[in-house]
Amino acid sequence: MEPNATPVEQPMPVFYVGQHESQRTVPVSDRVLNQARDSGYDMVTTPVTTPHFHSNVLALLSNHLSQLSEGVSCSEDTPTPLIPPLNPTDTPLAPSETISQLLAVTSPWIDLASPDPLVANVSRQVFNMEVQYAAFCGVGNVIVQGPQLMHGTAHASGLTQYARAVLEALNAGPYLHLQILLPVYDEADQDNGDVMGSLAPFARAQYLQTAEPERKAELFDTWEAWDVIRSVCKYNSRLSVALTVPRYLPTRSLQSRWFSEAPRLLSFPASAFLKNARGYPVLTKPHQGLISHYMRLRTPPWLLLSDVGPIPGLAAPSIPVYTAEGPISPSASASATAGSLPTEPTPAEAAQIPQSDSRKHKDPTPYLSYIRHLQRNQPPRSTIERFGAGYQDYLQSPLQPLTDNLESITYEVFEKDPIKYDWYERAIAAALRDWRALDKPRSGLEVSQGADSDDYIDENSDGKGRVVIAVVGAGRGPLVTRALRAAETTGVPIELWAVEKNPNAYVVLQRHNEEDWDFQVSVVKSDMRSWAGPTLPNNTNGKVDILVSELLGSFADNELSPECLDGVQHVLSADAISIPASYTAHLTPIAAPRLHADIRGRAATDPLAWETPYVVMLHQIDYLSTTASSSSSSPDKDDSAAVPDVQTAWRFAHPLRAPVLQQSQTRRGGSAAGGGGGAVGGDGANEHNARFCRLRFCCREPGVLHGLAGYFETVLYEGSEATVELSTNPVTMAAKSRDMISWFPIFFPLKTPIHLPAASELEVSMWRQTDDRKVWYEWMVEAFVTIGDAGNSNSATSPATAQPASAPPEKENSAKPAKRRNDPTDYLTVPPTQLTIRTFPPRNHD
Ligand SMILES: C[S@@+](CC[C@H](N)C(=O)[O-])C[C@H]1O[C@@H](n2cnc3c(N)ncnc32)[C@H](O)[C@@H]1O
Repeated sequence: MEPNATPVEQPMPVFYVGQHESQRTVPVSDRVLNQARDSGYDMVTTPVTTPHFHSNVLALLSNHLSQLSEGVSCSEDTPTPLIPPLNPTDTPLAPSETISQLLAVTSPWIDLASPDPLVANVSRQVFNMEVQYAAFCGVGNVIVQGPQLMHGTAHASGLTQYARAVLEALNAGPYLHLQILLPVYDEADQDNGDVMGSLAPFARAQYLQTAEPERKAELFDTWEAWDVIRSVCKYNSRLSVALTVPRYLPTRSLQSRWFSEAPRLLSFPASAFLKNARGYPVLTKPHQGLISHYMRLRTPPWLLLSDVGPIPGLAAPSIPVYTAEGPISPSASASATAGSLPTEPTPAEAAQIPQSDSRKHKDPTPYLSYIRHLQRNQPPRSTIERFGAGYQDYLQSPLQPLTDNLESITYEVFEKDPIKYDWYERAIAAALRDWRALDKPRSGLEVSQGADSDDYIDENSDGKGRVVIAVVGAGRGPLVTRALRAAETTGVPIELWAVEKNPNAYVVLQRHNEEDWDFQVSVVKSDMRSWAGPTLPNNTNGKVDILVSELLGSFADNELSPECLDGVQHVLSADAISIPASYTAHLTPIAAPRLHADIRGRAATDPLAWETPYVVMLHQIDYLSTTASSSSSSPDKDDSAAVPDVQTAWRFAHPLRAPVLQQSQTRRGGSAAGGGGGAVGGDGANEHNARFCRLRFCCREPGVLHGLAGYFETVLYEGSEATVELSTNPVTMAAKSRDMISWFPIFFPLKTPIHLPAASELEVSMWRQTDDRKVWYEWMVEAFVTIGDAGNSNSATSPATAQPASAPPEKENSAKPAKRRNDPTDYLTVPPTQLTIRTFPPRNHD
């Protein structure tokens, strides 16, 4: 049962909107910054260097090249030209108090990935100078133009060079955050070579010829480039991606991949907007959905309006800036930012303004007005979003309620669940009705047979005795209340026991019994495994007919429900049932770069960081194996949301069958009759609770695997009326227990991410191991690619590039596509002892 902290109510999202001009003509002084703020922007970009500097670099490079081509010198003898240090005419930046509010932009005209070493070298000098100077001035965020992926017809071979340069740039300052600006997908017309004065076209023919062979651009190319960059930079927390949003959004699969990468900034160029009937810029519905999706994040990205017009009022500063509401004052713009007061007119609002006024007070920032309009009209948050807002991608250690005694606040969080307790009540009521309908024997005495004369008089008594219900692990008693309510609504007489080992919760249970339950409940302080069963008037022990428990963790059995319920099974009557009747654990492979980076950080001080499963509200993740069609070569095709392939790992059912329990008892103590002991230690008494699964997943798109997401489903009760189930499995949750908030998923991390080419296969092995005193999980993932064309259309996805360089040649046209383990260095065997839970602490003999 998770989570273990109180959620925080989140206000409506705040949009931080910046203004960017790729050809900014006015240096961003304090006055410009204030003017931008008055217009409603929160931040402004500034180039690090001036056009003057750009011209000098171009002159330097072309002089050098013409010397080489004229044979004045040969390239071996001539050292690479050195760019002189920056002087005041080279940069508009200077240290100031407001500089931290600027986003510095490095020169987009350099080409760090150029196949020509000269161009790459000059670019690198420029880049280093710019980043270092920006860091010196106190800039916190630097936007870096992403690598140019196509050089003519050749795909970038200099990507690793680019990544290396970024890695070094991160050392320029300890607080410097670099944002790599990339298009969502590579559009032909986004070639960086088109940037005015780009260094890319200076690359000499001989280097272009030796570049990699021509290949078709793929939809995931820019994402793959980002993956290389951040991998080379070791998932540095000061490096993030900034995305340029195109006019046509790509497939959902690519959108969801980028979402998982936690972009720090979304840039909207004017070309991403459409014009509405009145000529105002607007975004399409899918774009609006994308913004809403991002803006619900715990840390939403900044929005950058790029080349949508200058900052109003700069040309003639004495002229006030007018909106529909009148001149903008600093205070008005501040409240616009907070989203609390009306700001510039929306297109709809503008339509209300009389024509003459509208002409007189023309909106100077229509793109910004539109974004603020979206901000004011964000859809309300759902139940789960409201509850989970503070928890998104926040790693927690799983609870261990058997070993630890939970705090009251933890129970309080559980009890806020709007679904779980209702479903338990439905399950108990259905079980009671069936019990009566089937006329099953009842283990409880009639009330009149009770020991005390002031016993509670059961109005429902039908002379057949009472059905005995025990809530084991009762906590503060919410399931006890629900059992009483189920008895009342069904009219089936019950005898109710509440068993809890937490001495503090025991106090609360007793108080409830006095104040709320009218002493109808027998409260017992005991470990359920040591409880002898209901006490009869003659001081012997009776039996339980319906055992109610909620001992489930995010991966079903990880809070040791199987071990606890086996241990209390001796109190059950012959016809007894357990609620839950069964539970299953489920897995799916995911890309989770944020979580991976977080665990990397923890691993610096915690050697077990990679061997711990984490409870986490998975949010910025991407499902790597999906069952619905999510692949499309057409970037603008709006395909349906992909359904993750979530597979069942294993199942537990209760009560345990008698022969299994008997064998377990025979093994306990290590007698000869009990065999040779447990496979991984101990006598083997708990070995029936060990499990293993091997699951196969197909991954259509290229990706990187960071770990496994784990979920559970449980059948609380399956009877004549209906089956009552709970689920955290994203595929079935909506149908089985929509809006349930008690459990977050579990995440099993991989220390080394596994790179997956398109059309890869993953084989996941997972064990639940036990040595009678502990339970732990072990997991291992193998990745394969299919090679050769055996009529499988998927295998047509660049099989050649999918091969590790060292792979031996495969026989042609084998009848069955051959599978080969992906890059052997990616093959990961996680050592055992992933999760250690003290399974059998000394029993409580109270
Ligand atoms: C997840 S909480 C559920 C509490 C409550 N039933 C609810 O649904 O809100 C599990 C409870 O079981 C108790 N528990 C765990 N193992 C137990 C054991 N072996 N014997 C008795 N109580 C146990 C814990 O102390 C905790 O109160």
